[in-house]
Amino acid sequence: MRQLVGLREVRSLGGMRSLYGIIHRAEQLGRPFELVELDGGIVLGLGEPRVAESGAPGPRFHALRFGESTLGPGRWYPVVVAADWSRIAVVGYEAEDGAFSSEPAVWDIEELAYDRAPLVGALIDHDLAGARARIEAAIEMVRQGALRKIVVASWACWQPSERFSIAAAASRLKREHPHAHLYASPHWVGATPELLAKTSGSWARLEPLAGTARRGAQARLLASRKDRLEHELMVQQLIEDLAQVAKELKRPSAPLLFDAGPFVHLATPIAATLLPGLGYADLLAAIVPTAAVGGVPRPVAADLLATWEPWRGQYGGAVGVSDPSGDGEFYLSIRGATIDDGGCVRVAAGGGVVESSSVDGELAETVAKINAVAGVLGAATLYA
Ligand SMILES: C=C(O[C@@H]1C=C(C(=O)O)C=C[C@H]1O)C(=O)O
Repeated sequence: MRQLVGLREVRSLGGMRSLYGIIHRAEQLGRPFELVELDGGIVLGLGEPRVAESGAPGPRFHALRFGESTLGPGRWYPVVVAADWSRIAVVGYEAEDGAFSSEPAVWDIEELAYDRAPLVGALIDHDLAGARARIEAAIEMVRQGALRKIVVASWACWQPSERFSIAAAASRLKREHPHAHLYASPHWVGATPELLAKTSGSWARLEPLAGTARRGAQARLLASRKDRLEHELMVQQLIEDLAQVAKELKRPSAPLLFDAGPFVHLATPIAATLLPGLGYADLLAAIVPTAAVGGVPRPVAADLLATWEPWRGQYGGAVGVSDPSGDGEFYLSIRGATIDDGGCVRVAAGGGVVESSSVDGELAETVAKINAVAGVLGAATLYA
């Protein structure tokens, strides 16, 4: 996918260009845009989504909401940008009159990256009492055997400050969480650590995460029975799902530690070979929602979450890109913020509840994850 525009072409445009400038310019023009970072490179689409025309070149950007497991008809963007984080080039874009231009275009508004004024102000509302009640109910249900794991989530929302823009939020999230995968749309921005699924021909890779500790507590995480259990339940579910669409599964026998900025997670990378004729869409349909954001058994958890947390929307869904050759790369849309119609900047996060969970521990994990995003935007620390 990165070969869409090779670094050679990017270099040939010369000069250091600002990604933030390009996003900012898109915002000034009032143009919708979507941005997905792939493997350290960036592919950015500008302009109105278009329904695919046969043979139309370019990547296809997708965003699935929580609970959606199949890709829609797909949306095509006439504009492609490719870059690494220090270099960026627009190789084609939709001009203001709607015409498509293949002239390179660049905008350079560096200050967005350095401005540290808070992007959000007062806390408007939060759902921590609701989350506490749901975690209590979830623990009880798990203990009674109704389900084995469920990821209970919560949210808090802040007033945007005058400085707030998706571009500014994206630039700060990227700076504070440099190894995460950045995604953005006009109402949604985040930096996720989690690769959901990536395919290249019949080759597939998943990097599921479950089990969380603060940075520095690696040894405690590896030794935590609760985290090991919630991780293993997720992996087992994935292995069952993958049996429908893939073969030759390879995975480490024990979870690895995954550095996710302020957190460390347990990770089990899985490689597999897709069954003949299947692609990323079949893979996604088989695994979504994973038990990183859903639960085990999936249908029981999904039904509960649809009732308990109807607000999830983009949180816990997927974001990614497919290319014309049929390969796809999708990330779990967590560690982000959505902007409500009312203007509130909402940050959601969750954690896996299993039999040995404690209410305080789960709530603290959720609040720490919310703070990790909201803090980057300049919010005061939220307490569980
Ligand atoms: C659900 C979230 O994160 C997921 C849940 C984790 C857990 O329960 O330990 C860890 C990583 C993510 O897969 C979130 O960040 O909101």
